[in-house]
Amino acid sequence: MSVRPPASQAPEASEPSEAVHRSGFACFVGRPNAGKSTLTNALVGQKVAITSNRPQTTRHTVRGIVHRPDAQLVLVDTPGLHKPRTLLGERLNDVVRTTWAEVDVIGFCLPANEKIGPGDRFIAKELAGIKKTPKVAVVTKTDLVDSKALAEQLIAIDQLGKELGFEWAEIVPVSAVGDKQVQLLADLLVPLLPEGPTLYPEGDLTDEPEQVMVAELIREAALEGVRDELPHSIAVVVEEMLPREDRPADKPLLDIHANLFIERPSQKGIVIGPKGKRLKEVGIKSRKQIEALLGTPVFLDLHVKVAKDWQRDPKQLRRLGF
Ligand SMILES: Nc1nc2c(ncn2[C@@H]2O[C@H](COP(=O)(O)OP(=O)(O)OP(=O)(O)O)[C@@H](O)[C@H]2O)c(=O)[nH]1
Repeated sequence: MSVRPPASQAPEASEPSEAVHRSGFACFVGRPNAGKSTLTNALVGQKVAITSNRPQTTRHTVRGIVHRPDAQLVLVDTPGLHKPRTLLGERLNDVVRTTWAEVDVIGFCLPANEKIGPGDRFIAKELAGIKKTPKVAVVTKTDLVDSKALAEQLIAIDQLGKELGFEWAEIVPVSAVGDKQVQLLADLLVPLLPEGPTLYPEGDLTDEPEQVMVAELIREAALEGVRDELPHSIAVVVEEMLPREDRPADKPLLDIHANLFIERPSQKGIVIGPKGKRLKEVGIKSRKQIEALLGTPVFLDLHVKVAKDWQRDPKQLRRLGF
């Protein structure tokens, strides 16, 4: 994945009389559940990344774009870095490292309400190896702690940087849910971006292809239905998105055909549920979200298919978009 614009869009020298405009890329890293997706959404002001109270749901790199008069900040949301157990795990880690080396600033998210643990240290050590990119520590979920606990966390994070031999460019406490200091975080990230023109048209919130966003919404809804039974065994591929023909102009309908892949036939019953009840709920829930995202009524045709052991099979992974 390349997060750099083509050379033809490279920043030009700005006129000395003009106010400086900056543009560039930031990514949030951190343990699963650290609050990266919620923060991305809060900064962009709309649901673009997929949030969930279950770990490891952000599989695709979703970009949110923050438009400001003085800057354009493109947020790249990566999956969590973790000990790879499968081929998919290894590929995800490669995607994460490549992204880190390419962005202009990295935001390391640490929840205010959890002590710094081995998982945080693992990521921080990896960050220490990426010398050139400025690193901002973002203390998330500050609404869950009192000021004493927050102060202790700030000191611990400062210490962590020192131990690993680097200085944080900033340490910023935020609450995405409580809308506290989210704006300040944007204000602190912007000066770390290079001078440059806007990279994306005004109004674009993300350049993730619509089909990928739609697939993520379906996958998120499908995971809601099955709790802990199949956390990582679901992949969704949108096969087709086409406006229904012969509809009056004021009553459009978008036909979406999507396949929900599981790894084993035994998982089919869990996803579909008794008399198809679960799958129906997944369809209803995701359709509502897709309609909100695309701004048009949708007919969603959802099928469950078995792709045997897809996480371990390179050919299947490619087909499923990894
Ligand atoms: N109270 C509180 N909860 C938050 C805040 N930010 C995120 N959360 C919750 O923390 C959980 C995880 O948030 P996510 O944004 O999905 O975390 P993530 O780091 O993107 O997680 P992965 O996609 O698993 O890597 C969700 O239940 C959020 O609602 C916050 O500012 N305050």
